Amino acid sequence: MTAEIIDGKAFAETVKARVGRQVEALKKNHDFTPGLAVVLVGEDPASQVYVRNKNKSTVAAGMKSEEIRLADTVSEEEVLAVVHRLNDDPTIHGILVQLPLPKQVDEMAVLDAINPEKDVDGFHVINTGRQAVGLPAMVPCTPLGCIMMLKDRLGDLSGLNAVVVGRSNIVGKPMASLLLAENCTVTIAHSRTKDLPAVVRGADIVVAAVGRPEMVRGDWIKPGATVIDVGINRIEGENGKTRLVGDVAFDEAKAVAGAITPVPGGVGPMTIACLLANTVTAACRQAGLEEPQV
Ligand SMILES: Nc1nc(=O)c2c([nH]1)NC[C@@H]1CN(c3ccc(C(=O)N[C@@H](CCC(=O)O)C(=O)O)cc3)C=[N+]21
Ligand SMILES: [Mg+2]
Repeated sequence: MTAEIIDGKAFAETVKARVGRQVEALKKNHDFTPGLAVVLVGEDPASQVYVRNKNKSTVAAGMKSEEIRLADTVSEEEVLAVVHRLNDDPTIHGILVQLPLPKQVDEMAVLDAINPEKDVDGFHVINTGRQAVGLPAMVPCTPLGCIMMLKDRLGDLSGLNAVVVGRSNIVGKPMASLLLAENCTVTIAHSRTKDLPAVVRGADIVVAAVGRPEMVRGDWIKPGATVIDVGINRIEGENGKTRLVGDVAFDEAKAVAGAITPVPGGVGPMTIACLLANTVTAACRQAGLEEPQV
């Protein structure tokens, strides 16, 4: 048996096209343009690629895009001043501060300063709490993209055993909370979990989000399971060139799973598509408009 490859890149294109049509309708019917601001601190090349992709996709969807670049020596006060300025800018409906931030800047303080209505990352504790209790919230983009791929593949997720490997605030915890809201039986595994392979073997759905290259092995996967690989790790290949791998040993897992997301071309593109979708959602809520169903 060999798994179906879940084409996150193609799925993301359909999501982005839908967002583009919604933006067009908002412009035409309400003379209203959603705007997204991305704040990037420092010169990390991987972050720059990602921010450039976001900027390109935002413009392609017809939205306003503002990119703010700050030196990695920036003070916390300067970052907070930028956030406050964006909070007060009526043409900006979504604010994303790229993480991680340099050590002199308190990430929690910065996330806390973002107006929760403009928090398109869904990282503010107000949104975390609202999502957890079932109130309307901004939902983190990577977990949202994972849920969309899972529902597309499996339909109703009710009653399925889901194992999330990793407990970060930005992926593992919100992922588990979204799976619970879909009525999965959810296990969060992490570095202290006893017999991780045995825990993963019980899963109908495996979400790997640990940041360790190819850690989840093929013989951990229950035959037919759906595997979502959130990891994006740059490793040294045989030829000395770097290559991208996930947190799952792809070739091994593919031989056992029912479906699996590739890296690249899986979760990453869906994250960007969900960021655009969240920006339209946030903009409509702020303007008191219903999200166009197009
Ligand atoms: N506040 C904040 N929000 C984030 O959502 C956030 C962040 N900070 N910091 C960094 C991580 C990383 N991240 C990625 C999203 C898409 C791809 C992506 O599109 N990857 C492509 C291409 C990868 C490549 O070629 O480098 C793929 O997987 O196919 C990668 C990485 C969002 N993050
Ligand atoms: Mg961990």
